[in-house]
Amino acid sequence: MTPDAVPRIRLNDGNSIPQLGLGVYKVDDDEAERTVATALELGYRHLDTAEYYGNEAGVGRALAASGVDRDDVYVTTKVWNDQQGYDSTLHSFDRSLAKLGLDVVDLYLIHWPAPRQDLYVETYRAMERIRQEGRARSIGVSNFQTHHLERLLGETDVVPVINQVEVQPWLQQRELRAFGEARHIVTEAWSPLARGRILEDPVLLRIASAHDISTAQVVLRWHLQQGLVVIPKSVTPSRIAENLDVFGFDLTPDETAAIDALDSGERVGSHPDEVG
Ligand SMILES: NC(=O)C1=CN([C@@H]2O[C@H](COP(=O)(O)OP(=O)(O)OC[C@H]3O[C@@H](n4cnc5c(N)ncnc54)[C@H](OP(=O)(O)O)[C@@H]3O)[C@@H](O)[C@H]2O)C=CC1
Ligand SMILES: O=C(O)C(=O)[C@@H](O)[C@H](O)C(=O)CO
Repeated sequence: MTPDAVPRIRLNDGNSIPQLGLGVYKVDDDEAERTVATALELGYRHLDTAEYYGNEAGVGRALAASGVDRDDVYVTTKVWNDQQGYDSTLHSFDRSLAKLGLDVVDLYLIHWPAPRQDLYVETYRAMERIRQEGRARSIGVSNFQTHHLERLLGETDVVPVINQVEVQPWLQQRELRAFGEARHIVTEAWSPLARGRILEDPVLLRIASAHDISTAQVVLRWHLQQGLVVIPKSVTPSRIAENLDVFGFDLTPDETAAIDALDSGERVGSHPDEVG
């Protein structure tokens, strides 16, 4: 798969993001180094990490050793909940850059709104400064619900480019996605494969069989056809390859409708009101 097979999605600040990337949550530093090396070799050009994942150094080492031009790889990291606040976000960002071995990240996100701390507005103010300084090309948020976004938009200057939230066929987040779309905020789907738990679903098995592909590929194609950005995680080389090989077929309208009908509201991750 050549890297240019992955479409880029235009962001509200004029930058763009490859629509599919590699997630590395729950991957330790050394395994992240091996996994990212494999992914870059296979043609991935978008990596999603976070200070919380404890693997920014491994991601950075793989990137540096890959021979791929830094500017050809889209790198996202995130500020963790216990680092929210203006000054601590600036320090946390410095640490992330140092661990990644980079001068600039493509996207810096608030990991969770952590509403009980009530610090996400000042955290975002620090991120506006980081962007102004040219050390993050774009800034955005993760796990924000509409009321968090409304407050942020009312009290800060830079519209987030992305809201990275759980989206998978059981939790389709239609209202939140429409809210973002109306404000030019792209939705990025975390746990797009529902952490692997959805892959034996009979509807997906039937569609996979019709196309002679895997259920993971069906689910990823479903995300992509709706304009979502996706960051599936795998440490298994054959799956890393398979997850990228989702640009040579289309789901039919009936197949898409059958997956749309799986929306039950069931989360595989935490609810934003309960974290932080
Ligand atoms: N902002 C946030 O709060 C959050 C962000 N994220 C981001 O989203 C990324 C993806 O989400 P994540 O929770 O990791 O879950 P995913 O939905 O990406 O699922 C990952 C699981 O699916 C398995 N898997 C991957 N590909 C295949 C395949 N082709 N066939 C069968 N099984 C497969 C993996 O196994 P194996 O690795 O063993 O191959 C792993 O167990 C994270 O890694 C992280 O970067 C995730 C959660 C929260
Ligand atoms: O969703 C959960 O319950 C998790 O453990 C993860 O989402 C984790 O908190 C995280 O933020 C990973 O990015």
